[in-house]
Amino acid sequence: MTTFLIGFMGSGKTTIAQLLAEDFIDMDYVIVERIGMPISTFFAEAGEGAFREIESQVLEELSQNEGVIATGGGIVTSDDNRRILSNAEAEIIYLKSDFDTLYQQISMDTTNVRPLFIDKSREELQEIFETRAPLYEEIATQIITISGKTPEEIIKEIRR
Ligand SMILES: Nc1ncnc2c1ncn2[C@@H]1O[C@H](COP(=O)(O)OP(=O)(O)O)[C@@H](O)[C@H]1O
Ligand SMILES: O=C(O)C1=C[C@@H](OP(=O)(O)O)[C@@H](O)[C@H](O)C1
Ligand SMILES: [Mg+2]
Repeated sequence: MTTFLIGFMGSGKTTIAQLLAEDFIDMDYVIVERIGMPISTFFAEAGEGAFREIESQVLEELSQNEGVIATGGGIVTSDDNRRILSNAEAEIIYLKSDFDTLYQQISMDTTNVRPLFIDKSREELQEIFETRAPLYEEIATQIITISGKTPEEIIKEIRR
């Protein structure tokens, strides 16, 4: 059984995947290993388009993998990616929240430099959120509202 975690930046995909399975896979970690530099450096040097190509390649490779896989927030922006996820016969858990909560969680996270958070204004980021929100809903097999919940409460809800 494969479980994908999807949702906007800051929704806790990486955190929750780690708590759900010791041997979880984070797509961003796989990408960083492949490109040999931080994602923010790659965005600046090669552009977002180049990142999206590698992201799609990695998704294709992982789509038949067993276990828990944390995606990056932009995975739903490609029609092909959404098709791969829907066809994978996997559980697709959407960690859903309002933009204010997500913005706060991204802002507090000093361990991860997110290029879109650095390069965009709050208003621009909210526009991206509003474009993506229906796409997460569209492919999710389970929706978990995360606002006001601790990671422990969230994994309990997922396991139930
Ligand atoms: N339920 C939660 N409540 C409070 N903070 C959270 C929660 N889930 C994640 N965080 C924090 O939010 C930040 C982003 O989490 P992360 O797992 O990296 O999200 P994502 O992978 O979806 O971008 C981290 O600093 C993390 O510790
Ligand atoms: O939303 C996005 O476009 C991105 C989200 C990031 O992952 P997280 O959602 O884990 O922060 C990472 O893949 C990259 O910075 C792009
Ligand atoms: Mg992450």
